[in-house]
Amino acid sequence: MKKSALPLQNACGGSKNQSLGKEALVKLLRWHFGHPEFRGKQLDAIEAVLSGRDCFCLMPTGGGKSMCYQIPALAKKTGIVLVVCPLIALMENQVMALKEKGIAAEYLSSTQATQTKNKIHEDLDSGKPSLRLLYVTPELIATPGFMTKLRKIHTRGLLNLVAIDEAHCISSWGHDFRPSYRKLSTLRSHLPGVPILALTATAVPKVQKEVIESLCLQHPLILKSSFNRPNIHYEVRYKDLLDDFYADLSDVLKSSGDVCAIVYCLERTMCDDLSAHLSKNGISCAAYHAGLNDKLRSSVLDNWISSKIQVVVATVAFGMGIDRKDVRIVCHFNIPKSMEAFYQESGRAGRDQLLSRSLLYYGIDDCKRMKFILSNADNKKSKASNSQEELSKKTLTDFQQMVEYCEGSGCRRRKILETFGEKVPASLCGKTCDACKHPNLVAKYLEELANTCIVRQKFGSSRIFMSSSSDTINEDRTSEFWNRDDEESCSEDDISDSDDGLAVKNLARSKLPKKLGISGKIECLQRLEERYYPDKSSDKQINKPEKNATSDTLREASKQRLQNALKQAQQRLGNLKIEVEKSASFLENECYNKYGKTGKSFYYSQVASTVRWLSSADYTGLTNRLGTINSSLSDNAPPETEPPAAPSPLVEGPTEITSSDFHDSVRSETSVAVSLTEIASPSTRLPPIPSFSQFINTKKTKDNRSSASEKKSPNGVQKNLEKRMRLQ
Ligand SMILES: Nc1ncnc2c1ncn2[C@@H]1O[C@H](COP(=O)(O)OP(=O)(O)OP(=O)(O)O)[C@@H](O)[C@H]1O
Ligand SMILES: [Mg+2]
Repeated sequence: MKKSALPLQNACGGSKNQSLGKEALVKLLRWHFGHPEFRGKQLDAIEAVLSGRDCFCLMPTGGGKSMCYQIPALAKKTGIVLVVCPLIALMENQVMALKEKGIAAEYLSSTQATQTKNKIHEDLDSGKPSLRLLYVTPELIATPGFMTKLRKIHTRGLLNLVAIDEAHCISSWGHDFRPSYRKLSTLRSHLPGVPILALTATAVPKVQKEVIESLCLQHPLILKSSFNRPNIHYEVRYKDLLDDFYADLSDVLKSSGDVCAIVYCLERTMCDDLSAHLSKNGISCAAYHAGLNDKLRSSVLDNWISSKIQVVVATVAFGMGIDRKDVRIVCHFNIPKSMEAFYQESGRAGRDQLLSRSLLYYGIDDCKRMKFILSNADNKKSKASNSQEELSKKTLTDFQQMVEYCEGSGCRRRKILETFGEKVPASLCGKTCDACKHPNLVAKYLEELANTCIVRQKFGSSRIFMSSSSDTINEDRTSEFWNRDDEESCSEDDISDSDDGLAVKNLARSKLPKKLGISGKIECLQRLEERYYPDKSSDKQINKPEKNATSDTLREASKQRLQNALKQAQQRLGNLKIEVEKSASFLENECYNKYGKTGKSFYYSQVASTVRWLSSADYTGLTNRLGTINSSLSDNAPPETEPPAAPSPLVEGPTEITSSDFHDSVRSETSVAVSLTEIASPSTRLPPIPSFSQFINTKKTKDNRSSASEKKSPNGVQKNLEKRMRLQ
């Protein structure tokens, strides 16, 4: 039901507009919007602009920035508030919501019927507009005709405020630069004396400065709220460690109930594919991207807003300004390009302040792909920009922050806030991110991921397109997604996505080598241990294609690596007499005999474990293992002190690694052996590695204990234990 406007004399006892005090403003808020009180710094912003002062307002996503210009529009008896918005969808939504509340609001855009536009212009020209709020695009402001109209309105004293929503779009340092926003810098000189309110959720200090300078704000009141979104729980999952990340997401959504969610993907085809997969699994969802026609897009949006569908699988253009309050999960199925973009997108969760979730699926391939796209985008930008080097550096630094968010073992919330220059105590998170809640588990995943990286980097087993990227990627097609500065060629909708053709191939490729999870690896290795492997046609791992075979070159490299580790062990144990070459061959053979035929990954892991063992093995351990081929070993005197035992990384979880360790190791081209030993802290002393059978038997005993209570199959238990921990 429509509600009439609250007569101002009721709100302020009939006094003049200027004297509207807090009480009157609260009355307006309650009457029109039904909110009991102002939130955060809303009132400060409102009071500032009503007194004629410029204001820069930095509030978190969903903080209620719109209210900072909507209430002033209602607090003046006459005149309008002009609101500049980057998206038509955003204007449409806000205007619709305001009209439903009985507030006279309109927007002007090329998508509107001429008749509607004429009516708005008539009202503006009337000298006594009935409109309270007029939403426009920055492009319209830049047209001489419209500016003349605005000046006329201003001369009549009817322009009360200019509000610039999503003001970070003005800055080329921001994550969402819109060149048309630059044109807003003339507003101050054309409309002197009209207060300007700049609003944003994501401006880092450099962007804040640029916004204030570009808009020529004069002694603005600068309001900054914390970026913290305490109701959002942050989590990262590692695609490379999951059996099937499609199924994983499906499980997450199903186990969360019929909740409202947004899943962000890099490409349109990925949206279609994932949406089809989720639908097949009984999840109510639809894809949304620029490849769909207008009708389909708006029907998806309507269905989602009205809860007919629960999940939208979309490209990043979806959501800016879409105010569905009860989004419980925002999932990034591919890594975003920057922390600012991530903050803005994940911030669409929990606008009702209730508990919500941000879940990011991080994959090494996605990461490389994104780096490629960003570099590619920068190349294009360089054609128009003088400071290409600076910009490229910035883009990649921004992206690196995002990578560190995923690859670091520290608090995720803290990382987000630090990106925006906020220093926060460690206690702030209160275990509302996975890294704080399950630090050991996260550290374990990171170590597994580091190992995967090293193996893939060394042996080029990456699934991504990098090797063929240069001939497949089309610069124009990728840049559409990453840069909104191609506005001349874009529709005003500004719905933009990345390339599709490539994505199809990429997606297909990404699904090919289905990874084994822990239980899968255990099963496979067990079979090997029992010498089942030669002819098992049912074993997926055994039937891996030749490309995964352990080559002679790899074996040679491993031997070399083991030799190095043996030499170090020799030195550590007081120049122990040992036949290094022979011992290295022996150990390498052991690894090969056990795991060589399963493929290089398992073989390589075994070599890595052996190297780790050598880095801490004591005299007795070495004698036991290498005594048969080193008769000289028994002649050596044992060391006086034995290194203390440390928990087995395999069973208890790994040594925590820092993100810089991780990057160094991934970057290192020279020696994987060195990288791996560096990753495990040199001061960490590890016990002898159990044989695989010993490990399996320990694990089986544990699992049997659990299965007695869970009444599930051993494999199910192993898998569920992992999954359950992640879902907590
Ligand atoms: N004082 C208030 N009390 C309660 N709810 C409020 C208040 N002010 C705004 N809201 C609600 O908060 C939600 C978010 O508001 P709004 O869209 O203005 O946020 P925003 O800061 O512009 O977010 P974004 O950065 O995502 O655009 C809306 O549903 C709005 O009705
Ligand atoms: Mg907003």
